[in-house]
Amino acid sequence: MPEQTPTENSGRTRSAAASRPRREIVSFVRRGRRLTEEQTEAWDAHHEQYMLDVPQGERDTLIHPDVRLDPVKLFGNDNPLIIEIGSGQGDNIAQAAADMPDHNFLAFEVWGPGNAQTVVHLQRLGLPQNLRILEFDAEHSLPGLLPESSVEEVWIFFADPWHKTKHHKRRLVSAGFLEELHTLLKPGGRVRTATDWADYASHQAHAFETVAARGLFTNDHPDGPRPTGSTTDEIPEDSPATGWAPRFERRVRTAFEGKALRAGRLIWDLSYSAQKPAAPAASATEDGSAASEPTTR
Ligand SMILES: C[S@@+](CC[C@H](N)C(=O)[O-])C[C@H]1O[C@@H](n2cnc3c(N)ncnc32)[C@H](O)[C@@H]1O
Repeated sequence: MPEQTPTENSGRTRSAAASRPRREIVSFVRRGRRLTEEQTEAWDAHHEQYMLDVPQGERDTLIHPDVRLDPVKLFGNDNPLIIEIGSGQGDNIAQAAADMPDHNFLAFEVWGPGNAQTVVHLQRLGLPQNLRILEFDAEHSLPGLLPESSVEEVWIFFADPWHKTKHHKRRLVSAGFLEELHTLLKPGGRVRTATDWADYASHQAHAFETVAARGLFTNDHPDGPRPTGSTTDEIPEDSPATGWAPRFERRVRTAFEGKALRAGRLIWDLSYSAQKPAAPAASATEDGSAASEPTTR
């Protein structure tokens, strides 16, 4: 049984979240871990500082359902917390961590070499201290992991599109997952997404509108026009004419975006804010000390 890391002010337990019916679709398995020389060197020197060592659940991509993280203990301060899901090679989150030392960052990425490349970026950026990486499936590990109303923003950029209709159920951005994120977000906290696939963009917009209709989120750019330009991608008939966000200024142009633009596809951004009554501040240690659990590895 893993040691637990309690969240002092959250009545919600991880097991409560885990007991909710949830899709048990496994959208990936761990892939091979071949690293370049540069990645190996950076990894060996710095991974213990950045990779969070938490007990695994029933699969090696899942965090054990009893684990709970207290961001205040984890980072030793109560700075706003930004989470990136599917951080890839870390271009966005490493740069943001270096540029925003008054924020904390948590990266979820199941792809080991991507995390090694993130460590390379962090090394190049002077080893910022305000970022941790979880090499786990965020969809199934994040709900209940953190205290309610403890997260400032969640970023999901260029999530795997899963083109085939029979695979759409594997898509990360769904109304159900947005509902889980709503629980974690502070009042007014944001979810930002971007994708280069018009069909997935439309799917994401409808997922957001579903949770907005339940009063959970509001669109930050209700009048925002569709991205402009000619495209090789077919825009679905149900693609909303408005509601699109301008390009998020902190979004770094990653390899995925570059490839999409070269292929003649448009980039579709969305930004929605969580609607909820103001909650008391996220948990703080009584004596202000930083906790040592979970450990980095
Ligand atoms: C298309 S890549 C985009 C990477 C990065 N956001 C970018 O813009 O360059 C999507 C990434 O999400 C990761 N991913 C997919 N589902 C995930 C999940 N449930 N939890 C954590 N990472 C996930 C994949 O391993 C992959 O690296």
